[in-house]
Amino acid sequence: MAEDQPTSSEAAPLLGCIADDVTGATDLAINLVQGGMRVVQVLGIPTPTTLALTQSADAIVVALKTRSIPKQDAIDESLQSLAALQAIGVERFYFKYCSTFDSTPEGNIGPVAEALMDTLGVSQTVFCPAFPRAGRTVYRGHLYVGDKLLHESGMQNHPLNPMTDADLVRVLSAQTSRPLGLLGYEAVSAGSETATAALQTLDTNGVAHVITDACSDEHLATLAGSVASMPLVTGGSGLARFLPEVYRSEGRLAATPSEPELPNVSGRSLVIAGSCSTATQAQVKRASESMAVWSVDVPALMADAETELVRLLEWAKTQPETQPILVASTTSPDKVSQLQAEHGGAAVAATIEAFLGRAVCEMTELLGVRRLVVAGGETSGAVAKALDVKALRIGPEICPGVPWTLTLGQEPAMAIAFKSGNFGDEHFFTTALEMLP
Ligand SMILES: Nc1ncnc2c1ncn2[C@@H]1O[C@H](COP(=O)(O)OP(=O)(O)O)[C@@H](O)[C@H]1O
Ligand SMILES: O=C(O)[C@@H](O)C(=O)COP(=O)(O)O
Repeated sequence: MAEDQPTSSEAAPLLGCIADDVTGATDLAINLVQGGMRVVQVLGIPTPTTLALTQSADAIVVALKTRSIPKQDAIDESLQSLAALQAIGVERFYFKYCSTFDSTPEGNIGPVAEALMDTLGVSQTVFCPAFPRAGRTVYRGHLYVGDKLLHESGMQNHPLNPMTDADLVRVLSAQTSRPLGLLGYEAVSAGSETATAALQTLDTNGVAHVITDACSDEHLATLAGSVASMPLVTGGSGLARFLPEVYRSEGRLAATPSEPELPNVSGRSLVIAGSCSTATQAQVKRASESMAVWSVDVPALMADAETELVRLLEWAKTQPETQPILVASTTSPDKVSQLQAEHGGAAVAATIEAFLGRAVCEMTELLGVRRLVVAGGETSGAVAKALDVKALRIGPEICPGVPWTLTLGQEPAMAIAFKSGNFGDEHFFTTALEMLP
């Protein structure tokens, strides 16, 4: 056994989670922490080195970057993560995707869920993206963001996975091969016993994939009671908030641990925004009033990334040490469309992600950046990879679904807030930085 491998005398974590992006993983992790679990997030397919950082955790959250990659790669990475978690004795699993069901007709939500089901030998799982605290609700199988249906919420303009249909039964049907059904509002409102019976009837009728209505935390608590014993649950982070309570009532989870601590690190503050989502656009605009801002010139970057990096670093060196720096590629949907038409969507995304990842590494070295906020899921994945982040301890929540975290297993440690593009109010960046001691 490798020296840093967990010892077999430790109890296996109760829950193993596989998240399709980094911000989704931290969102899931903070919800489990709020439910009363000890949680460690690991970045990438678990290895003996990263698993060694998860000792005493009740839940391990694996952050992948599989949301927008080819379907087979997403399946392979998810199955490898599942195998690594099974190898340390985990028996219950949670597949986390976006509360706005970010996917395309090819996947990757449906295909990954089916592959996990096959490996675990389960006939049925639920799909529950609802996260009412962040405004995501599901009614009669239709996903709402606040008062808007998904396809009118701004998500129809997403650079990588535009969501143009709010009917989740239709969206998931296109991605899956097995019978699909809905656990409707009436059954969920009636309580766990009725919801459990309805799931059993659907299972008897051969329904493998069940979209669940949920409009409130009360509905999620009901659902948690019905699905906690399933070997595989899939969803956003909202449902996960209520699983620990069920585990506790089953006697599987000990008393609530102490409150999560804020990371205490000193150094420069940097905000990276690679999301073009509605919330991030407002946050960048607002932060421009109090931060030193570098707007990435994407056409110039596409032509010559090296020169743009040098220009950025030269500028950054001249900024006052006390002021946070904001580097943003955030732009409007029409500009995104123009750039994508000229260069291709994948090439633009890859170039910007690589640039922002390198920029963070260089600025960490050059300026001593130790406090970092990153807006955007794919962007966070790129930045985490560039910084070689291995694992994160979860700190307190900044806004629903976004905690401060502290890097584990690397020196110097960094405080990082990985923020979903669409989460947080317009003051998010300053609120986050002002929370730190
Ligand atoms: N100006 C831009 N033009 C085109 N694509 C962009 C621009 N800025 C960022 N992107 C790309 O858009 C994607 C945004 O995705 P992501 O970071 O996951 O944000 P979100 O959390 O809003 O989904 C990334 O791949 C990013 O590189
Ligand atoms: O469930 C959610 O909305 C988030 O946890 C999430 O997945 C974030 O994805 P991005 O919007 O791509 O950051």
